[in-house]
Amino acid sequence: MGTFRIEGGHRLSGEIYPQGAKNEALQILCAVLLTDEKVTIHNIPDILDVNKLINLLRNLGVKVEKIGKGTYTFQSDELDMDYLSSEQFKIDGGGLRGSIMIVGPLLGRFGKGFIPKPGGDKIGRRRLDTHFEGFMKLGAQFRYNKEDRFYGVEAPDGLSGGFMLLEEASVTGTANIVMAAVLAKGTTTIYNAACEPYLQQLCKMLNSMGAKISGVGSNLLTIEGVERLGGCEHRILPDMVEIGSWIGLAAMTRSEITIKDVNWDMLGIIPTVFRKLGITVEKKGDDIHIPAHTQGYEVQSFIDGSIMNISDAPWPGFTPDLLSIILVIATQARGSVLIHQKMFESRLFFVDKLIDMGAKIILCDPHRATVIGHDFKSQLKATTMTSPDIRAGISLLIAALSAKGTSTIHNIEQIDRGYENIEERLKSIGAKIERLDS
Ligand SMILES: CC(=O)N[C@H]1[C@@H](OP(=O)(O)OP(=O)(O)OC[C@H]2O[C@@H](n3ccc(=O)[nH]c3=O)[C@H](O)[C@@H]2O)O[C@H](CO)[C@@H](O)[C@@H]1O
Ligand SMILES: C=C(OP(=O)(O)O)C(=O)O
Repeated sequence: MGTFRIEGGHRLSGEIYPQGAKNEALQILCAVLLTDEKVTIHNIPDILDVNKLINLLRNLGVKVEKIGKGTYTFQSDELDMDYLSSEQFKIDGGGLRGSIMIVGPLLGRFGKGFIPKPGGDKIGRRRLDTHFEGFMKLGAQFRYNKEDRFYGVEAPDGLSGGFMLLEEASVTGTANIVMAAVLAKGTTTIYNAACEPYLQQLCKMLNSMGAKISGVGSNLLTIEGVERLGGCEHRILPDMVEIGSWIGLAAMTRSEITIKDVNWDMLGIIPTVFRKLGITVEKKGDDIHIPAHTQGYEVQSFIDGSIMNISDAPWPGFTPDLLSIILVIATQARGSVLIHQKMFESRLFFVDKLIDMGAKIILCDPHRATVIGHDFKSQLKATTMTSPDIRAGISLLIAALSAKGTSTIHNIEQIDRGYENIEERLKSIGAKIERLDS
Protein backbone atom coordinates (compact mmCIF):
# COMPACT_ATOMS: atom_id res chain seq x y z
CA MET A 1 0.00 0.00 0.00
CA GLY A 2 1.59 3.29 -1.11
CA THR A 3 1.57 6.42 1.03
CA PHE A 4 1.81 10.18 0.54
CA ARG A 5 3.18 12.47 3.21
CA ILE A 6 1.89 16.01 2.73
CA GLU A 7 2.96 19.17 4.47
CA GLY A 8 -0.08 21.40 4.20
CA GLY A 9 -0.78 25.09 4.47
CA HIS A 10 1.43 26.32 1.61
CA ARG A 11 0.21 28.55 -1.21
CA LEU A 12 0.77 27.04 -4.65
CA SER A 13 1.24 28.89 -7.91
CA GLY A 14 1.88 28.28 -11.56
CA GLU A 15 0.54 26.35 -14.51
CA ILE A 16 -0.70 22.81 -14.70
CA TYR A 17 -1.50 20.77 -17.81
CA PRO A 18 -4.37 18.30 -17.56
CA GLN A 19 -3.67 14.72 -18.60
CA GLY A 20 -5.74 12.86 -21.20
CA ALA A 21 -9.15 11.77 -19.90
CA LYS A 22 -9.16 8.45 -18.04
CA ASN A 23 -12.76 7.54 -18.80
CA GLU A 24 -12.46 8.44 -22.48
CA ALA A 25 -9.23 6.46 -22.79
CA LEU A 26 -10.91 3.33 -21.40
CA GLN A 27 -13.61 3.50 -24.12
CA ILE A 28 -11.23 4.37 -26.94
CA LEU A 29 -8.82 1.55 -26.05
CA CYS A 30 -11.64 -0.99 -26.23
CA ALA A 31 -12.65 0.32 -29.65
CA VAL A 32 -9.30 -0.78 -31.14
CA LEU A 33 -10.73 -4.31 -31.02
CA LEU A 34 -13.24 -3.42 -33.74
CA THR A 35 -10.77 -3.50 -36.64
CA ASP A 36 -7.83 -5.53 -37.88
CA GLU A 37 -6.20 -2.31 -39.09
CA LYS A 38 -3.79 -0.12 -37.18
CA VAL A 39 -5.23 2.51 -34.82
CA THR A 40 -3.11 5.38 -33.48
CA ILE A 41 -4.16 7.10 -30.25
CA HIS A 42 -2.65 10.27 -28.81
CA ASN A 43 -2.79 11.75 -25.32
CA ILE A 44 -3.25 8.44 -23.49
CA PRO A 45 -2.73 9.13 -19.76
CA ASP A 46 -0.03 7.13 -17.99
CA ILE A 47 -2.23 5.95 -15.10
CA LEU A 48 -2.85 2.61 -13.41
CA ASP A 49 -6.28 1.83 -14.85
CA VAL A 50 -5.30 2.66 -18.41
CA ASN A 51 -2.06 0.70 -18.16
CA LYS A 52 -4.01 -2.29 -16.82
CA LEU A 53 -6.34 -2.14 -19.82
CA ILE A 54 -3.43 -1.85 -22.26
CA ASN A 55 -1.92 -4.90 -20.59
CA LEU A 56 -5.20 -6.81 -20.96
CA LEU A 57 -5.32 -5.93 -24.67
CA ARG A 58 -1.73 -7.14 -25.07
CA ASN A 59 -2.61 -10.43 -23.38
CA LEU A 60 -5.55 -10.75 -25.78
CA GLY A 61 -3.08 -10.58 -28.66
CA VAL A 62 -3.39 -6.91 -29.66
CA LYS A 63 -0.08 -5.61 -31.03
CA VAL A 64 0.70 -2.58 -28.92
CA GLU A 65 3.49 -0.16 -29.70
CA LYS A 66 4.36 2.97 -27.75
CA ILE A 67 5.66 5.52 -30.22
CA GLY A 68 5.96 8.58 -27.98
CA LYS A 69 4.71 10.06 -24.71
CA GLY A 70 0.99 9.29 -24.65
CA THR A 71 0.95 7.98 -28.21
CA TYR A 72 0.46 4.32 -29.01
CA THR A 73 -0.51 2.21 -32.00
CA PHE A 74 -2.74 -0.84 -31.65
CA GLN A 75 -3.46 -3.60 -34.14
CA SER A 76 -6.02 -6.31 -33.41
CA ASP A 77 -5.35 -8.56 -36.40
CA GLU A 78 -4.36 -11.75 -34.58
CA LEU A 79 -6.32 -12.03 -31.36
CA ASP A 80 -5.92 -14.97 -29.02
CA MET A 81 -9.55 -15.76 -28.17
CA ASP A 82 -8.43 -18.63 -25.86
CA TYR A 83 -7.16 -15.97 -23.45
CA LEU A 84 -10.82 -15.17 -22.70
CA SER A 85 -11.20 -18.54 -21.00
CA SER A 86 -7.90 -18.31 -19.09
CA GLU A 87 -7.30 -17.70 -15.37
CA GLN A 88 -5.15 -14.70 -16.34
CA PHE A 89 -8.17 -13.06 -18.00
CA LYS A 90 -10.13 -13.36 -14.74
CA ILE A 91 -7.39 -11.43 -12.98
CA ASP A 92 -6.90 -8.83 -15.73
CA GLY A 93 -10.61 -8.27 -16.40
CA GLY A 94 -11.47 -7.96 -12.70
CA GLY A 95 -8.79 -5.34 -12.17
CA LEU A 96 -10.72 -2.31 -13.39
CA ARG A 97 -14.18 -1.07 -14.35
CA GLY A 98 -13.33 -0.11 -17.92
CA SER A 99 -12.58 -3.72 -18.93
CA ILE A 100 -16.34 -4.31 -19.25
CA MET A 101 -16.17 -2.37 -22.52
CA ILE A 102 -14.24 -5.09 -24.35
CA VAL A 103 -17.47 -7.12 -24.48
CA GLY A 104 -19.30 -4.91 -27.02
CA PRO A 105 -16.53 -4.81 -29.63
CA LEU A 106 -15.80 -8.55 -29.28
CA LEU A 107 -19.49 -9.39 -29.62
CA GLY A 108 -19.87 -7.10 -32.64
CA ARG A 109 -16.81 -8.40 -34.45
CA PHE A 110 -16.54 -12.06 -33.39
CA GLY A 111 -20.07 -12.89 -32.19
CA LYS A 112 -19.01 -13.54 -28.58
CA GLY A 113 -17.77 -11.58 -25.62
CA PHE A 114 -16.92 -12.47 -22.02
CA ILE A 115 -15.92 -10.64 -18.87
CA PRO A 116 -15.44 -11.47 -15.19
CA LYS A 117 -17.13 -9.10 -12.75
CA PRO A 118 -15.21 -5.88 -13.40
CA GLY A 119 -13.36 -3.96 -10.68
CA GLY A 120 -13.23 -0.18 -10.22
CA ASP A 121 -14.31 1.93 -7.31
CA LYS A 122 -16.27 0.40 -4.45
CA ILE A 123 -18.74 3.25 -4.33
CA GLY A 124 -22.01 1.36 -4.07
CA ARG A 125 -23.88 -1.04 -6.31
CA ARG A 126 -22.63 -0.95 -9.87
CA ARG A 127 -24.92 -3.17 -11.85
CA LEU A 128 -24.42 -4.13 -15.47
CA ASP A 129 -28.05 -4.74 -16.53
CA THR A 130 -28.08 -1.91 -19.07
CA HIS A 131 -25.08 -3.40 -20.90
CA PHE A 132 -26.49 -6.91 -21.21
CA GLU A 133 -30.10 -5.89 -21.84
CA GLY A 134 -28.76 -3.81 -24.74
CA PHE A 135 -26.79 -6.74 -26.17
CA MET A 136 -29.88 -8.95 -25.87
CA LYS A 137 -31.92 -6.36 -27.80
CA LEU A 138 -29.34 -6.78 -30.57
CA GLY A 139 -30.04 -10.52 -30.58
CA ALA A 140 -27.30 -11.85 -28.29
CA GLN A 141 -27.83 -14.67 -25.82
CA PHE A 142 -26.74 -13.91 -22.29
CA ARG A 143 -25.40 -16.18 -19.59
CA TYR A 144 -24.05 -15.50 -16.15
CA ASN A 145 -22.07 -17.93 -14.04
CA LYS A 146 -22.90 -16.95 -10.46
CA GLU A 147 -20.12 -19.07 -8.94
CA ASP A 148 -17.37 -17.49 -11.01
CA ARG A 149 -19.20 -14.20 -11.41
CA PHE A 150 -18.47 -14.49 -15.12
CA TYR A 151 -20.63 -12.83 -17.79
CA GLY A 152 -20.95 -14.01 -21.38
CA VAL A 153 -22.86 -13.03 -24.53
CA GLU A 154 -22.98 -14.91 -27.79
CA ALA A 155 -24.57 -14.29 -31.18
CA PRO A 156 -23.34 -17.03 -33.56
CA ASP A 157 -25.55 -15.68 -36.38
CA GLY A 158 -24.51 -12.09 -35.84
CA LEU A 159 -26.33 -9.11 -34.35
CA SER A 160 -29.34 -7.27 -35.76
CA GLY A 161 -30.21 -3.65 -35.08
CA GLY A 162 -33.46 -2.52 -33.46
CA PHE A 163 -34.91 0.11 -31.16
CA MET A 164 -33.99 0.21 -27.50
CA LEU A 165 -34.89 2.51 -24.65
CA LEU A 166 -32.22 2.20 -21.98
CA GLU A 167 -33.45 1.89 -18.41
CA GLU A 168 -30.71 4.31 -17.36
CA ALA A 169 -28.22 6.46 -19.24
CA SER A 170 -25.24 4.31 -18.31
CA VAL A 171 -21.92 5.69 -19.54
CA THR A 172 -19.99 2.46 -20.05
CA GLY A 173 -23.27 0.68 -20.96
CA THR A 174 -23.95 3.06 -23.84
CA ALA A 175 -20.34 2.81 -25.06
CA ASN A 176 -20.53 -0.99 -24.98
CA ILE A 177 -23.83 -1.17 -26.89
CA VAL A 178 -22.66 1.37 -29.48
CA MET A 179 -19.50 -0.65 -30.11
CA ALA A 180 -21.55 -3.79 -30.66
CA ALA A 181 -24.15 -2.05 -32.82
CA VAL A 182 -21.73 -0.47 -35.31
CA LEU A 183 -21.15 -3.93 -36.84
CA ALA A 184 -24.76 -5.21 -36.48
CA LYS A 185 -27.04 -5.75 -39.46
CA GLY A 186 -29.51 -2.91 -40.02
CA THR A 187 -30.23 0.15 -37.94
CA THR A 188 -29.99 0.44 -34.16
CA THR A 189 -31.65 3.28 -32.30
CA ILE A 190 -30.61 3.91 -28.70
CA TYR A 191 -32.85 6.23 -26.70
CA ASN A 192 -31.80 7.50 -23.25
CA ALA A 193 -28.20 7.03 -24.36
CA ALA A 194 -25.52 8.63 -22.20
CA CYS A 195 -23.97 11.59 -23.98
CA GLU A 196 -20.85 12.52 -21.99
CA PRO A 197 -17.93 13.97 -23.96
CA TYR A 198 -16.37 10.49 -23.58
CA LEU A 199 -19.24 9.05 -25.64
CA GLN A 200 -19.09 11.87 -28.16
CA GLN A 201 -15.40 11.20 -28.64
CA LEU A 202 -15.97 7.47 -29.00
CA CYS A 203 -18.64 8.03 -31.67
CA LYS A 204 -16.38 10.51 -33.46
CA MET A 205 -13.61 7.92 -33.50
CA LEU A 206 -15.93 5.14 -34.70
CA ASN A 207 -17.27 7.36 -37.49
CA SER A 208 -13.70 8.06 -38.59
CA MET A 209 -13.23 4.27 -38.76
CA GLY A 210 -16.21 4.02 -41.11
CA ALA A 211 -19.14 3.65 -38.70
CA LYS A 212 -22.41 5.48 -39.36
CA ILE A 213 -23.57 7.01 -36.08
CA SER A 214 -25.81 10.06 -35.96
CA GLY A 215 -27.26 12.03 -33.06
CA VAL A 216 -23.82 12.25 -31.42
CA GLY A 217 -24.01 14.46 -28.31
CA SER A 218 -27.72 13.78 -27.79
CA ASN A 219 -29.53 10.99 -25.94
CA LEU A 220 -30.89 9.53 -29.18
CA LEU A 221 -28.26 7.71 -31.21
CA THR A 222 -28.94 6.12 -34.57
CA ILE A 223 -26.44 3.59 -35.82
CA GLU A 224 -26.54 2.13 -39.30
CA GLY A 225 -24.54 -1.07 -39.16
CA VAL A 226 -21.58 -1.51 -41.54
CA GLU A 227 -19.69 -4.64 -42.68
CA ARG A 228 -16.29 -3.66 -41.34
CA LEU A 229 -14.30 -0.83 -39.78
CA GLY A 230 -10.85 0.43 -40.69
CA GLY A 231 -7.97 2.09 -38.86
CA CYS A 232 -7.87 5.69 -37.64
CA GLU A 233 -6.00 8.27 -35.63
CA HIS A 234 -7.62 9.71 -32.49
CA ARG A 235 -6.67 12.24 -29.82
CA ILE A 236 -8.07 11.96 -26.28
CA LEU A 237 -9.54 15.10 -24.67
CA PRO A 238 -8.08 16.67 -21.51
CA ASP A 239 -9.54 15.04 -18.39
CA MET A 240 -12.46 17.17 -17.19
CA VAL A 241 -12.47 15.49 -13.79
CA GLU A 242 -8.79 16.29 -13.35
CA ILE A 243 -9.48 19.88 -14.44
CA GLY A 244 -12.21 20.13 -11.79
CA SER A 245 -9.79 18.68 -9.24
CA TRP A 246 -7.27 21.45 -9.98
CA ILE A 247 -9.97 24.13 -9.70
CA GLY A 248 -10.80 22.73 -6.26
CA LEU A 249 -7.13 22.57 -5.28
CA ALA A 250 -6.58 26.23 -6.23
CA ALA A 251 -9.65 27.43 -4.31
CA MET A 252 -8.99 25.42 -1.18
CA THR A 253 -5.31 26.43 -0.94
CA ARG A 254 -6.15 30.03 -1.98
CA SER A 255 -3.59 29.74 -4.77
CA GLU A 256 -3.37 31.36 -8.18
CA ILE A 257 -3.27 28.54 -10.70
CA THR A 258 -3.70 28.39 -14.47
CA ILE A 259 -4.98 25.15 -15.92
CA LYS A 260 -3.75 24.99 -19.50
CA ASP A 261 -5.50 23.87 -22.68
CA VAL A 262 -8.67 22.63 -21.04
CA ASN A 263 -10.86 22.37 -24.16
CA TRP A 264 -13.39 24.67 -22.53
CA ASP A 265 -16.24 23.84 -24.93
CA MET A 266 -16.38 20.27 -23.63
CA LEU A 267 -16.54 21.17 -19.92
CA GLY A 268 -20.31 21.59 -19.92
CA ILE A 269 -21.73 22.78 -16.61
CA ILE A 270 -18.54 22.18 -14.59
CA PRO A 271 -17.30 25.83 -14.40
CA THR A 272 -20.83 27.00 -13.49
CA VAL A 273 -21.05 24.60 -10.54
CA PHE A 274 -17.73 25.79 -9.09
CA ARG A 275 -19.00 29.36 -9.46
CA LYS A 276 -22.03 28.43 -7.34
CA LEU A 277 -19.60 27.98 -4.47
CA GLY A 278 -18.34 31.51 -5.13
CA ILE A 279 -15.15 30.45 -6.88
CA THR A 280 -13.85 32.72 -9.63
CA VAL A 281 -13.26 30.62 -12.74
CA GLU A 282 -11.82 32.81 -15.50
CA LYS A 283 -11.67 31.77 -19.14
CA LYS A 284 -8.42 32.93 -20.74
CA GLY A 285 -8.32 31.63 -24.30
CA ASP A 286 -8.51 27.89 -23.76
CA ASP A 287 -7.02 28.09 -20.26
CA ILE A 288 -8.78 28.32 -16.91
CA HIS A 289 -7.34 30.88 -14.56
CA ILE A 290 -8.16 30.67 -10.87
CA PRO A 291 -7.02 33.79 -9.00
CA ALA A 292 -5.90 33.55 -5.38
CA HIS A 293 -9.07 33.65 -3.26
CA THR A 294 -7.48 35.78 -0.53
CA GLN A 295 -10.94 36.92 0.66
CA GLY A 296 -12.34 33.38 0.53
CA TYR A 297 -15.40 32.38 -1.50
CA GLU A 298 -19.10 32.67 -0.72
CA VAL A 299 -21.74 30.05 -1.54
CA GLN A 300 -24.54 31.52 -3.64
CA SER A 301 -28.16 30.91 -2.73
CA PHE A 302 -31.03 30.10 -5.07
CA ILE A 303 -33.18 32.97 -6.43
CA ASP A 304 -35.79 32.38 -3.74
CA GLY A 305 -33.10 32.59 -1.05
CA SER A 306 -33.15 28.88 -0.22
CA ILE A 307 -29.97 26.98 0.67
CA MET A 308 -27.68 25.92 -2.19
CA ASN A 309 -27.89 22.28 -3.20
CA ILE A 310 -25.34 20.67 -5.51
CA SER A 311 -26.16 17.27 -6.95
CA ASP A 312 -25.03 14.96 -9.74
CA ALA A 313 -26.99 13.96 -12.82
CA PRO A 314 -26.29 12.18 -16.09
CA TRP A 315 -24.58 14.49 -18.63
CA PRO A 316 -25.17 17.35 -19.38
CA GLY A 317 -25.80 17.41 -15.62
CA PHE A 318 -22.95 17.61 -13.15
CA THR A 319 -20.67 14.56 -13.13
CA PRO A 320 -20.75 12.52 -9.88
CA ASP A 321 -16.97 12.19 -10.18
CA LEU A 322 -16.55 15.82 -9.06
CA LEU A 323 -18.97 15.89 -6.13
CA SER A 324 -16.37 14.74 -3.56
CA ILE A 325 -14.16 17.64 -4.64
CA ILE A 326 -17.06 20.09 -4.40
CA LEU A 327 -17.74 18.76 -0.91
CA VAL A 328 -14.18 19.26 0.30
CA ILE A 329 -13.91 22.84 -0.98
CA ALA A 330 -17.30 23.66 0.57
CA THR A 331 -15.71 23.05 3.99
CA GLN A 332 -13.89 26.39 3.65
CA ALA A 333 -16.64 28.37 1.88
CA ARG A 334 -18.60 31.22 3.43
CA GLY A 335 -22.08 29.72 3.88
CA SER A 336 -23.67 26.29 3.80
CA VAL A 337 -24.46 23.85 1.05
CA LEU A 338 -26.23 20.52 0.72
CA ILE A 339 -24.31 17.97 -1.34
CA HIS A 340 -26.58 15.32 -2.83
CA GLN A 341 -24.85 12.32 -4.44
CA LYS A 342 -27.78 10.72 -6.25
CA MET A 343 -26.05 8.02 -8.26
CA PHE A 344 -23.81 6.17 -5.82
CA GLU A 345 -24.61 5.16 -2.25
CA SER A 346 -21.09 4.84 -0.77
CA ARG A 347 -19.25 7.83 -2.11
CA LEU A 348 -19.80 10.22 0.79
CA PHE A 349 -18.54 8.05 3.64
CA PHE A 350 -15.09 9.61 3.39
CA VAL A 351 -16.48 12.72 5.13
CA ASP A 352 -15.63 11.13 8.48
CA LYS A 353 -11.96 11.88 7.65
CA LEU A 354 -12.80 15.52 6.93
CA ILE A 355 -14.77 15.72 10.19
CA ASP A 356 -11.65 14.35 11.95
CA MET A 357 -9.73 17.23 10.40
CA GLY A 358 -12.20 19.72 11.88
CA ALA A 359 -14.64 20.21 8.99
CA LYS A 360 -18.28 20.94 9.87
CA ILE A 361 -20.27 18.32 8.01
CA ILE A 362 -23.49 16.49 8.83
CA LEU A 363 -23.81 13.23 6.93
CA CYS A 364 -27.60 13.15 6.65
CA ASP A 365 -27.75 9.71 4.96
CA PRO A 366 -25.55 7.80 2.48
CA HIS A 367 -26.52 10.20 -0.31
CA ARG A 368 -26.60 13.62 1.36
CA ALA A 369 -24.23 15.74 3.40
CA THR A 370 -24.68 19.28 4.67
CA VAL A 371 -21.47 21.29 4.81
CA ILE A 372 -21.15 24.41 6.93
CA GLY A 373 -18.13 26.31 5.64
CA HIS A 374 -15.39 27.72 7.89
CA ASP A 375 -14.68 30.74 5.65
CA PHE A 376 -10.98 30.05 6.39
CA LYS A 377 -11.49 31.23 9.99
CA SER A 378 -10.36 27.81 11.11
CA GLN A 379 -7.85 25.73 9.16
CA LEU A 380 -8.33 21.98 8.79
CA LYS A 381 -5.87 19.97 10.91
CA ALA A 382 -3.50 17.38 9.51
CA THR A 383 -4.28 13.73 10.10
CA THR A 384 -3.58 10.19 8.92
CA MET A 385 -6.10 8.72 6.51
CA THR A 386 -6.68 6.01 3.92
CA SER A 387 -8.03 6.73 0.48
CA PRO A 388 -11.26 4.72 -0.04
CA ASP A 389 -11.76 5.55 -3.75
CA ILE A 390 -10.19 7.61 -6.50
CA ARG A 391 -12.17 10.85 -6.08
CA ALA A 392 -12.33 10.68 -2.27
CA GLY A 393 -8.57 10.14 -2.50
CA ILE A 394 -7.90 13.31 -4.48
CA SER A 395 -10.33 15.24 -2.25
CA LEU A 396 -8.46 14.13 0.87
CA LEU A 397 -5.21 15.11 -0.82
CA ILE A 398 -6.61 18.59 -1.49
CA ALA A 399 -7.77 18.79 2.13
CA ALA A 400 -4.28 17.76 3.32
CA LEU A 401 -2.59 20.37 1.13
CA SER A 402 -4.75 23.06 2.73
CA ALA A 403 -4.42 21.75 6.29
CA LYS A 404 -2.19 22.82 9.13
CA GLY A 405 0.60 20.29 9.70
CA THR A 406 1.73 17.10 8.02
CA SER A 407 -0.85 14.55 6.88
CA THR A 408 -0.40 10.99 5.71
CA ILE A 409 -2.60 9.34 3.08
CA HIS A 410 -2.40 5.56 2.67
CA ASN A 411 -3.70 3.44 -0.22
CA ILE A 412 -2.69 6.05 -2.79
CA GLU A 413 -2.98 3.41 -5.53
CA GLN A 414 -6.58 4.66 -5.64
CA ILE A 415 -5.28 8.07 -6.68
CA ASP A 416 -2.75 6.55 -9.09
CA ARG A 417 -5.68 4.86 -10.88
CA GLY A 418 -6.58 8.17 -12.42
CA TYR A 419 -3.96 10.89 -11.83
CA GLU A 420 -0.71 10.78 -13.79
CA ASN A 421 2.55 11.41 -11.96
CA ILE A 422 0.62 13.45 -9.46
CA GLU A 423 3.28 14.24 -6.89
CA GLU A 424 5.74 15.60 -9.49
CA ARG A 425 3.06 17.76 -11.08
CA LEU A 426 1.97 19.08 -7.68
CA LYS A 427 5.57 19.72 -6.63
CA SER A 428 6.06 21.80 -9.79
CA ILE A 429 3.45 24.28 -8.49
CA GLY A 430 4.96 24.35 -5.01
CA ALA A 431 3.26 21.51 -3.11
CA LYS A 432 5.19 19.75 -0.36
CA ILE A 433 4.32 16.15 -1.07
CA GLU A 434 6.38 13.02 -0.84
CA ARG A 435 5.66 9.43 -1.92
CA LEU A 436 6.84 6.93 0.67
CA ASP A 437 7.93 3.46 -0.38
CA SER A 438 5.38 0.84 0.49
C1 LIG B 1 -14.98 3.87 -16.39
C2 LIG B 1 -16.02 4.94 -16.36
O1 LIG B 1 -16.31 5.56 -17.37
N1 LIG B 1 -16.57 5.19 -15.17
C3 LIG B 1 -17.57 6.23 -15.03
C4 LIG B 1 -18.91 5.67 -15.48
O2 LIG B 1 -19.17 4.51 -14.72
P1 LIG B 1 -20.35 3.52 -15.14
O3 LIG B 1 -20.53 3.51 -16.61
O4 LIG B 1 -20.03 2.27 -14.44
O5 LIG B 1 -21.60 4.21 -14.47
P2 LIG B 1 -23.12 4.21 -15.01
O6 LIG B 1 -23.29 5.38 -15.90
O7 LIG B 1 -23.47 2.86 -15.51
O8 LIG B 1 -23.93 4.43 -13.67
C5 LIG B 1 -23.45 5.06 -12.54
C6 LIG B 1 -24.43 4.96 -11.41
O9 LIG B 1 -25.45 5.87 -11.59
C7 LIG B 1 -26.69 5.25 -11.60
N2 LIG B 1 -27.47 5.93 -12.64
C8 LIG B 1 -26.95 6.09 -13.88
C9 LIG B 1 -27.68 6.72 -14.86
C10 LIG B 1 -28.97 7.18 -14.55
O10 LIG B 1 -29.66 7.74 -15.40
N3 LIG B 1 -29.43 7.03 -13.29
C11 LIG B 1 -28.70 6.40 -12.32
O11 LIG B 1 -29.15 6.27 -11.19
C12 LIG B 1 -26.42 3.80 -11.92
O12 LIG B 1 -27.40 2.96 -11.35
C13 LIG B 1 -25.07 3.60 -11.27
O13 LIG B 1 -25.17 3.32 -9.91
O14 LIG B 1 -19.93 6.65 -15.28
C14 LIG B 1 -20.11 7.04 -13.90
C15 LIG B 1 -21.29 8.01 -13.86
O15 LIG B 1 -20.99 9.19 -14.54
C16 LIG B 1 -18.82 7.63 -13.37
O16 LIG B 1 -18.94 7.89 -12.00
C17 LIG B 1 -17.62 6.70 -13.59
O17 LIG B 1 -16.43 7.37 -13.31
C1 LIG C 1 -15.63 6.00 -10.40
C2 LIG C 1 -14.61 6.23 -11.22
O1 LIG C 1 -13.94 5.29 -11.91
P1 LIG C 1 -14.36 3.76 -12.21
O2 LIG C 1 -15.68 3.81 -12.87
O3 LIG C 1 -13.27 3.33 -13.14
O4 LIG C 1 -14.36 3.05 -10.90
C3 LIG C 1 -14.09 7.61 -11.44
O5 LIG C 1 -13.33 7.79 -12.39
O6 LIG C 1 -14.40 8.52 -10.64
